[in-house]
Amino acid sequence: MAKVLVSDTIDQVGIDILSQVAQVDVKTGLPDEELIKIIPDYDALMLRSGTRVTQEIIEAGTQLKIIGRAGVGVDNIDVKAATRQGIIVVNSPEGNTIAAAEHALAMMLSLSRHIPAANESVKANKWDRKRFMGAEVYKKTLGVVGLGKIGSHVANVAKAMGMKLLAFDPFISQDRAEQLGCTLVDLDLLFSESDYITLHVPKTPETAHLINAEALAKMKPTTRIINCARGGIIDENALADAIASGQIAGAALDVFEEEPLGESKLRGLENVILTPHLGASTAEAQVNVAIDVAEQIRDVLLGLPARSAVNIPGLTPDVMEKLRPYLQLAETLGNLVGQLAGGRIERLTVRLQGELATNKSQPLVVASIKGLLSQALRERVNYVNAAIEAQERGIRVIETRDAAQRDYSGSIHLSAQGSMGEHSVTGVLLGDGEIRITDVDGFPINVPPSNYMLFTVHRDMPGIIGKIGSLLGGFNVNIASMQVGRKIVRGDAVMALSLDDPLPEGLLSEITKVAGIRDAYTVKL
Ligand SMILES: NC(=O)C1=CN([C@@H]2O[C@H](COP(=O)(O)OP(=O)(O)OC[C@H]3O[C@@H](n4cnc5c(N)ncnc54)[C@H](O)[C@@H]3O)[C@@H](O)[C@H]2O)C=CC1
Ligand SMILES: O=C(O)CCC(=O)C(=O)O
Repeated sequence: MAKVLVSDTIDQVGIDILSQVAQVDVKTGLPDEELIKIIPDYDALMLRSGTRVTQEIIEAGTQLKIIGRAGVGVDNIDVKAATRQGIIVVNSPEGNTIAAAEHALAMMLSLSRHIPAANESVKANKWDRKRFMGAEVYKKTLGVVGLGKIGSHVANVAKAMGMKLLAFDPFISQDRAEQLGCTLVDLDLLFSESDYITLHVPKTPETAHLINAEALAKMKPTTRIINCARGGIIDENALADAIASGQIAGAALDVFEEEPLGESKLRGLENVILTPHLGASTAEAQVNVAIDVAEQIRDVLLGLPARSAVNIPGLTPDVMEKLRPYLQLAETLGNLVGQLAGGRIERLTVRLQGELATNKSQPLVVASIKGLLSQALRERVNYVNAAIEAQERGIRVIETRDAAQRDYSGSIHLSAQGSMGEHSVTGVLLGDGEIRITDVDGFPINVPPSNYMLFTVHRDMPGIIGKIGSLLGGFNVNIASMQVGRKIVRGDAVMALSLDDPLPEGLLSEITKVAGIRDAYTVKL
């Protein structure tokens, strides 16, 4: 039975789903050394933001097939290391959207009305009404940085509260912004005009310290900043200085450069509200993300695709469903052309033809690479790491599309250039889903792939086929089917034989000695 390690607290509903297919061990708060020690036993790891999945942990996880992040941000997982090792990383892109947006809105209102400080004061037996004079958000300007899922919900609610909305998001269309009632502006204008600034971007090299001393200097003394996205988008020291000096009015932070928050000047400031990364901490969100991610882990352990894999772009279950038979075709052709080319491959050209000549067929390119590398890497290569493995081996992959090519409804043509020359193959699917190889090195044939195959390039002349047949018979190799393809009579021809048995040692060199045989290749599919 598969084994799943749950290393942060997740809702029981997720554990119940995983338990349908696996032994589930919940071990939270493990130090790295302990995790590294036990991870080799597990097929899957499920976590929230508490566990940092480092390269070392991933490399120790030799059985790991999937890492599931019960939340949005995967920045606590070394996705690159996981990808290299062929481990699928999944998340829950929408399960906690509302929770995080409502936390940001709660932070905005708490800042405006000094709710945390007023609460503390009453609990300390004080009744100080003057100290907590607030500000209304109605008719104030909210600057939303990042108009994705969470930013959009914040914008919607803020609009209903009568706020004027500015937004900065270089990847969002004018139409979408207008739909949300936001005016798209540049960052400088957003900084200088906003009474409230709320951050909803991922942490990337572009967003790191997006709010720094220079940005803070552009803001109004009444500006309040809310960060429920990621620590490190704000320079915390610069922020503390700007609030202490009255350059801006305050800030509410849920996320920090270092979590848990260590020594920080922010703790001593009255106009600062701090929460311990609670954006996703609602009962509803935790049920959502636990179900979403546990289902994906269960599916992957059952050999099904994951719906929100962050490191297999384009291979969603519906695409997978449509492409499934073609994925097998692409893999088989990749495997075949790799063996025909032999040696070190330098370039793989994948031409998607007919109905397959669309962007949606991109996973077929990955499947071709997977097939090409399968002889060298066996089960180590998969849809996650195929492209990286090819890149690291110096294999240049060229994709082309030819919608005009209309033999069958769709076909895949691969050509591999290697240290021993160039070879090409084309294949199609018949109506019943059967694979047919329809071309080898430009010679038309029509053979199904089989476990053991022999291909020859020879002169089209009487007697050759009989000689090969006798040689195979002499070694007790049974021929299941045989096909010859030629372009012109008595020119060159390709012979494709499906064999019931593998070719015994030494037979291939005997075959190449037959008069008229130019080349012979044995292939195992
Ligand atoms: N505090 C918490 O517990 C939670 C935090 N989060 C964090 O909230 C953030 C937003 O999450 P979602 O809205 O779900 O993500 P999303 O992917 O739907 O939206 C992110 C938006 O940021 C925009 N963006 C990317 N780079 C940008 C840049 N350089 N400048 C401006 N905009 C940029 C994107 O175009 C996108 O529209 C993420 O960092 C996520 O990890 C999410 C859930 C809970
Ligand atoms: O799991 C959590 O509580 C953190 C959620 C979060 O930050 C995210 O989903 O990006």
